[in-house]
Formats: sequence, C-alpha cells, structure tokens
Amino acid sequence: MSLDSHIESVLWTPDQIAARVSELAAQISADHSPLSEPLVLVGVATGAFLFLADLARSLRLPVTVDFIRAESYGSGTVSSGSPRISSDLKLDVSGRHVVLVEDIVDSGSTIACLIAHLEAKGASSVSVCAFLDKPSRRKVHFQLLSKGKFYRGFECPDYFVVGYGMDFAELYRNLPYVGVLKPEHYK
Ligand SMILES: O=P(O)(O)OC[C@H]1O[C@H](OP(=O)(O)OP(=O)(O)O)[C@H](O)[C@@H]1O
Ligand code: HPA
Ligand SMILES: [Mg+2]
Repeated sequence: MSLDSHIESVLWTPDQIAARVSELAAQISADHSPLSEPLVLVGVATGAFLFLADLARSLRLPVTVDFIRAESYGSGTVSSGSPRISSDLKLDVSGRHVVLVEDIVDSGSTIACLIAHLEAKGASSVSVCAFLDKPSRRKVHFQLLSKGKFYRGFECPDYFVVGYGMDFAELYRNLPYVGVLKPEHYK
C-alpha cells in the first residue's frame, strides 16, 4: 500500500531537505568547534529519528547520541499542552553541550519542557535544532540560556504536516518528503 496518494501537496522534497540539513550541519559544526568533549545530540523520539540520522551524518564533529521521549499529541492533531517525559536520557549531560534535535516546534510546549529538563540536569548549554518551526501556532514562548542557539530548517506554514519523521496517528513517518494530508485522511 502506498501512502503517497493520501498527500495533497508536497512542501519540501527530499532534495530540498538534504540541502537544508547540510547547511544546518555546517552551521552547528562551525558554532561548536573546537569542543573539549563530544557534542551531545538528543533526538526527541519518535518524530526526530530521520532528521537526527541525517544531521548526525553531516556533522563534522565528534558527537554522542541519545533519545528522549515526551508525549502530548496522542493520536490527534492538537497538543494537550502538557507534555510528559515518558522516556528519559541514558547519558549524563551534566557539564556537556547539548543540541535537542526536533522534527517540528509547533505550540512550543514539548521543546519548552525538554529545555527546562536538560538545563535542570546541568547541561553547559542547550541548543535546539528543529527541522521545522511553525511560529503561527506558538503558545509557549521558550527561551534558551545565553549559550544556547535555535537552529531551524524551514518555517512551516499553518498546516498539520506529515513525512520525514512526522506522523498522523503513527502513519506517514517514513515518507521521504514533507507534505500535507488530504482532508479525508484526518479521521
Ligand atoms: O510544539 P508542540 O506543539 O509541543 O509539538 C511538537 C512535538 O509534537 C510532536 O511529537 P509527538 O508528541 O506527537 O510525538 P512523536 O514525535 O512520537 O510524533 C513533534 O514530534 C514534536 O515533538
Ligand atoms: N505534524 C506532525 N506532528 C506534529 C505537528 C505537525 O504539523 N505539529 C506537532 N506535531
Ligand atoms: Mg507526532
């Protein structure tokens, strides 16, 4: 079964995604060189899995990789507004420079919760690298401490998007592009 027929329009093609990921990786590499210890990439499961894999392979720095899981959407398209951390880090990030890797920042509640969590663990800096940023939907205006930076791939228009890691009801994550679903597929 192909899910391509469920897509109304493609917003970013695989080539556009690859080009932007390379630019982000170059910027992060330049900003974090040289480091005395490897940069810690923290992927936000599940949605960031493809972006993290692509970004990590483009970085020209030693990195360590871990995952964290925060849930707020369940199977719908609207955030509950109060994410909970359902799976924590394995690595100790105290004294380390961390980049939180997200597929999308939408209401901002997930990333705000995770930034606070990593800062409380004593990270030296917490930056955010989000493939997409949807500022039109922002409810929580997160702040980074002075050494943290916000890297974003693209500004996303006000659609619920799928593909390149992002799901609707756990489907569409493996599409190699980002697109908008046809209305009949939002149930
Ligand atoms: O800015 P927000 O409104 O908080 O939304 C963004 C978050 O929502 C999605 O994750 P979700 O909780 O759906 O889990 P998933 O990554 O497993 O899809 C997405 O991957 C981000 O982590
Ligand atoms: N698509 C998929 N998952 C999401 C989105 C979106 O637009 N916003 C927050 N989580
Ligand atoms: Mg999701």
